[in-house]
Formats: sequence, structure tokens, C-alpha cells
Amino acid sequence: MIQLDHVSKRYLTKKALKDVSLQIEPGHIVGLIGSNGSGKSTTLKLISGLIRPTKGTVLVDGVMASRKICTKVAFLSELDAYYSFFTVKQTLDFYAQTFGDFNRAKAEEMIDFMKLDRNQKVKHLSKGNRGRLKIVVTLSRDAPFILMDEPLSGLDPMVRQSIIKGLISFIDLEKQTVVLTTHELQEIEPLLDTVILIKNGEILDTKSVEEIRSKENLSLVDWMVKEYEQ
Ligand SMILES: Nc1ncnc2c1ncn2[C@@H]1O[C@H](COP(=O)(O)OP(=O)(O)OP(=O)(O)O)[C@@H](O)[C@H]1O
Repeated sequence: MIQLDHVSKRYLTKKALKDVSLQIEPGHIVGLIGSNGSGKSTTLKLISGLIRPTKGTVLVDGVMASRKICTKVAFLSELDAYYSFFTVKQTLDFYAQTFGDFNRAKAEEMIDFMKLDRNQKVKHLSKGNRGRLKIVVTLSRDAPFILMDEPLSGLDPMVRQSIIKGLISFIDLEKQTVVLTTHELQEIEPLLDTVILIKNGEILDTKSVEEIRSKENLSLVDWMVKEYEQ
């Protein structure tokens, strides 16, 4: 379980998160949604132990999140985090050496699924294929928690669809929990079971996507707009 208890995060003078408390139960695909600068990336970085809260506690399976939590948490950041001179295959080798939970068979299957050329250098990949490679190396880890910051950002509709299909096919919700941020609400909606709405560093609401659709009869985009306007 992921647990944030009265968490605040301040960057110099900017308060990015204000007294946030939330719980994410295992086996869910959760979307962290909100406008630009609302605190989504900050929340993921706190859970992955890359940054520390100014106040409050962040627990992952009962353990305080620090850099050591990377053994439990696979984090896809917004930035490209590879050596550009590696080939696709060398990138997989690197991940296999770095993470004990790296599932090479799954990685090879995903490389074929994403139609990536193993011998191509990362620096020669298109942006879309770099996005696909990021998904491959993140989802190939049999980590209990998968965090993805904007996995669809800047990618064309075909790449976005292939990534969404990859997410559906290669996540094992019996053993894994996924938290992702996105502005592509329409495309990601079918994938999510819960959304956490964040505005100006505060949690506005946490809701099941099914409830938004069936009880409120709203799409995720319309629900977010409605909640933001209140
Ligand atoms: N390293 C930093 N130093 C100073 N301010 C920062 C830093 N990182 C983020 N912020 C600020 O904290 C606030 C929250 O940023 P964050 O990146 O978490 O938002 P976000 O919801 O992920 O935004 P976006 O949708 O644009 O990616 C913003 O006002 C941002 O400018």
C-alpha cells in the first residue's frame, strides 16, 4: 500500500503540496490528474523516494520512501534517463544488471510487441520509439509498484495506443499497483479504475472511474472540469 500522511512539499518559496493525505490500495490502476503545476510529478517523486517531504510521511508497504525504495518502485520519469550511446539491447542489459526484478523474457516480448529494433542506438530512435523503450524498461520490472509520469506525453496517437495496449497486456494487477499522471484523460480513461484529482497542491477528490461514469454520467474530462470549477 502507498500512504501519504499530512505531506507537504516546499521548493524554496513554492509550496508544491499542502498537507496531502492519501492511500493507494494494491491492485489498482490509479490516475493522478490535475492542471499544470498542481503537484502530480511532485507526488510521484515523493513516492519513489527521489525527493523528501518537507512535512509528513510517505510510506510504501510500510517503509519510509527513500532512494532505497527503488527496489520496490519502478519509476518512469518525464525525462529520458538512458545512455544515448547504448543500443536498445544494451539498454535492456543495463536495466537487467541494475534491477534484480528485471524480467528479461517480458522485456524481449515487449520489444517485439513495440516493434523496436534491438540494434538501434537510443540516440537514433524517434521520440515515439524512445517513449516505447521507456515503457518497456519500466514494465519489464516485476516491481510491486509502477509509477509513470506522463507516459503518453508528446507521442502520436498510434504510439499512444500501442503504449496503452502494452499497459493492459503487461501489467499484472494481482501483484502490481500502478499510479500514473496524464493530461490525456480521454485515452487513458478506459485503463484507470481510480482517479485522484489534485489542484494547487491539494487533493480535491478521489473517486472510482466507474462511479464517475455510471452515477455521475460524466466523462473524466467533464468530471475534472466540474470539480475544478466548484
Ligand atoms: N525543483 C523545483 N524547484 C522549484 N519549484 C518546483 C520544482 N519542481 C516543481 N516545482 C513547482 O512545484 C509546483 C508543482 O510542480 P509539479 O511538477 O509537481 O506539477 P505537475 O502537476 O506535475 O505539473 P505538469 O502537469 O505541468 O507536469 C509547480 O508550481 C512547479 O513550478
